[in-house]
Amino acid sequence: MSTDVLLSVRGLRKRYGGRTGVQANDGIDLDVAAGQVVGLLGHNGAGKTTLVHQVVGLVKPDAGTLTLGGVDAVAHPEAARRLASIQAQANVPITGLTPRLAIELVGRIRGGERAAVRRRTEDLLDALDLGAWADTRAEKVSGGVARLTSFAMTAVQPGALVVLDEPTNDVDPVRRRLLWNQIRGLADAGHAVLLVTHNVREAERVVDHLAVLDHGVVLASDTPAGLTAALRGSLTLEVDLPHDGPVAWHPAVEPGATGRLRASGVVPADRASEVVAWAQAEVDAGRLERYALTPASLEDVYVRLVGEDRAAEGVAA
Ligand SMILES: Nc1ncnc2c1ncn2[C@@H]1O[C@H](COP(=O)(O)OP(=O)(O)OP(=O)(O)O)[C@@H](O)[C@H]1O
Repeated sequence: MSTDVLLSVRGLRKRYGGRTGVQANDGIDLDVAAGQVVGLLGHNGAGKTTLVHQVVGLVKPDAGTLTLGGVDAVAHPEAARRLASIQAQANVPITGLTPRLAIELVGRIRGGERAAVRRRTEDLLDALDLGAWADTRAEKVSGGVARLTSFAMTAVQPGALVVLDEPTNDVDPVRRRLLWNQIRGLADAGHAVLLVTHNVREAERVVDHLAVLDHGVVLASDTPAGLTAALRGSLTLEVDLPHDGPVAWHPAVEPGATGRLRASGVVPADRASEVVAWAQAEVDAGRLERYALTPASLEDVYVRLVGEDRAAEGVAA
């Protein structure tokens, strides 16, 4: 992996709506190097999209610097845009086109040579298992296929920086795996990738570095291993519930994320056996459907950092 910093963000501030408005970014520092996938994680409204929109010149910062490939991206947003490709949170409408035509069109607009764009389009359609819909009119494709098409439109002729704002939304689990491989592949080919995601579990395997945003501030910024180091010696207990409602945890469990019919908590490794005995008894009594004990995850770290309520807004279970 290269360590050439391609995107450098320092002290970035953006407020919407004047003095009584929202401080969407409140002094953000972030670096993304060529060959790296950097994940941005945070609750709804944490300021992730505001950050990426400033990077690609769609929103003007109030203060701070953005340097992209040596270019001052605040003073020269058009130059920065040429260096970056973005998959926005909302898909670009491609009504009247097919996925194949839309991908090829963007590749050509971004300066790709016809035969190379065709080849790359074909490769992306194959790699994302989109062949069956490649020539279907866009109005008839599903949300997941539209999302993958929008990723392929970004990846067909990628800039030095590739910005992906929640690329896995609406995508089925099998194709999400294919998509993660392609995202990793972009970095391995030397692009710098800035990825906004709520899918911390899946992102953990792909990102090199992760920044956790909370109310416009970077709460933590480290490698996944660095972030999870704080929970070394801990295990995650995941339980499925037969009904909605709180879990009466064993006292050794520190409660974590709670979703519909699912909850998790953190267990000190030296108390694992008594917690397993408790969980098994709960299953036998019908109060839990199932349980699993695994090494502590990045998701647990995230919940600890931002608090359970906000984590529940931001993380895909
Ligand atoms: N154009 C705008 N005008 C006013 N307020 C805005 C605007 N865009 C975003 N905001 C506000 O700024 C804050 C940060 O929003 P932003 O979209 O950057 O968050 P986010 O982390 O991307 O959230 P999500 O995960 O829900 O997409 C929120 O409080 C949001 O309501």
